[in-house]
Amino acid sequence: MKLSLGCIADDYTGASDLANTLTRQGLRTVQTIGVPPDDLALPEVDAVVVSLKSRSIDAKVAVDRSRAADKWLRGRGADHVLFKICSTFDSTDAGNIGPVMDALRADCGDAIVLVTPAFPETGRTVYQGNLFVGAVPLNESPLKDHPLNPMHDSNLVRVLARQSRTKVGLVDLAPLSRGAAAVRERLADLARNGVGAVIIDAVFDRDLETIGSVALDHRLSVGASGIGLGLARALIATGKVKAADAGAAIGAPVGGPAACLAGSCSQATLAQIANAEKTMAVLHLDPEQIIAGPNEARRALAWASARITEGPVLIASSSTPDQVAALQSRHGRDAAGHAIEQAMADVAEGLVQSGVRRLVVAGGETSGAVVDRLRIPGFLVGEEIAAGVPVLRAVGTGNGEMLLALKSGNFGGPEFFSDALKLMR
Ligand SMILES: Nc1ncnc2c1ncn2[C@@H]1O[C@H](COP(=O)(O)OP(=O)(O)O)[C@@H](O)[C@H]1O
Ligand SMILES: O=C(O)[C@@H](O)C(=O)COP(=O)(O)O
Repeated sequence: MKLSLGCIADDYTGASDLANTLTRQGLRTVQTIGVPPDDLALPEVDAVVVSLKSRSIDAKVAVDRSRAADKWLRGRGADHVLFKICSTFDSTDAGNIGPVMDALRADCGDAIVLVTPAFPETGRTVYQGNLFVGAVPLNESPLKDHPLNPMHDSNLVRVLARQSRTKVGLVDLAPLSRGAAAVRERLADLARNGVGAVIIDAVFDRDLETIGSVALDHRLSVGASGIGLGLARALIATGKVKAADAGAAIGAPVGGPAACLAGSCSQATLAQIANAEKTMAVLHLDPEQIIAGPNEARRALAWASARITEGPVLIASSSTPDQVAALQSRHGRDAAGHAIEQAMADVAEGLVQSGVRRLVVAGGETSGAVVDRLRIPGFLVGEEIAAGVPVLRAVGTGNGEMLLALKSGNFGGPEFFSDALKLMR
């Protein structure tokens, strides 16, 4: 297998979002959890998305894991590697976007790296280096209240400069609107002036197509699903990849009991949980009790086992920003987040042991904890439930067929949970 594109995603929902985009564009793609072991049977593919849980960990560990993934991908022939970050640039001044980018750039020897989290299909656009979420700048969006990576600055040149050792520049819409040659000229100027990374504006998919074709001149790019779309279209346009059928089947229905878990506290997820109350049994966990010990997860499993044969259930730890802030002030941000993620993983493990084979998880870190606990080594990408969220079929589990959906907190329409279960048959 010679890969046309290698991808390293900093969380699991982000990885399935990117795998979904590449698949829809016609690249045969698999998502692996971590660097795959040599004995994992992978189908013939154009792209592999290696999922890491490296967004909110110590920067040095994130760098080491990303470099290992990069080495594996390049060892399978990938000339270009995309480091997939969140479309809302989730990070802190300590990283991890800048440190990982710096390390991967040093390893591949690129003079300059293109960086853009733009993903217009989900309302993420970048103008003059400022990231917009829908109609508002990042720092006014619900991301200002994210439990782990609150985003308070929408100017990404500044945000990246605080995390990176290299000089960060901007390629704005003006050269982009003149086409690939103008972007190349601007990049060459900036590189001559010692700039090692640029935030590049993008408002429409056509901007991402230009970016994708320029990015293929380089060995590394950094961004969200939008740049994935640009790279995929450029690979097909240049004939490096022959477009595959985006709707290829991923296997027979699995049936059986279905459950949803929500650890995301995003505004979108909170609204989706409220809507789910109309169509399924919903249990709201008490976060304080979760931190106190294992009884809350046990309570959830007992509650679910009494209902699961009658229809899908939803178990949520999610709270409003005020409640999240209060809990964090009592227990610390990382300790609270970690305890809740592990409790969700306990619940997922118990549900699967009791026969659940269709599982929807809301939240990137939450999905990471759940998928790790279930020891799933990889996924095939199926139908799209909502922009950025596909149905996934677990591969290499050895304990039966299973379908999952890993939803980024901010993605999906108001009826996301029932929309997902309709497609997860
Ligand atoms: N009630 C709560 N209070 C505080 N933190 C919470 C609560 N519920 C979940 N969390 C934590 O918030 C974080 C949510 O992050 P994540 O799962 O990535 O969601 P998103 O996709 O919205 O970013 C996780 O670490 C999770 O454990
Ligand atoms: O790019 C995106 O917005 C998503 O793919 C993503 O990374 C989401 O992260 P979470 O919100 O933590 O799920």
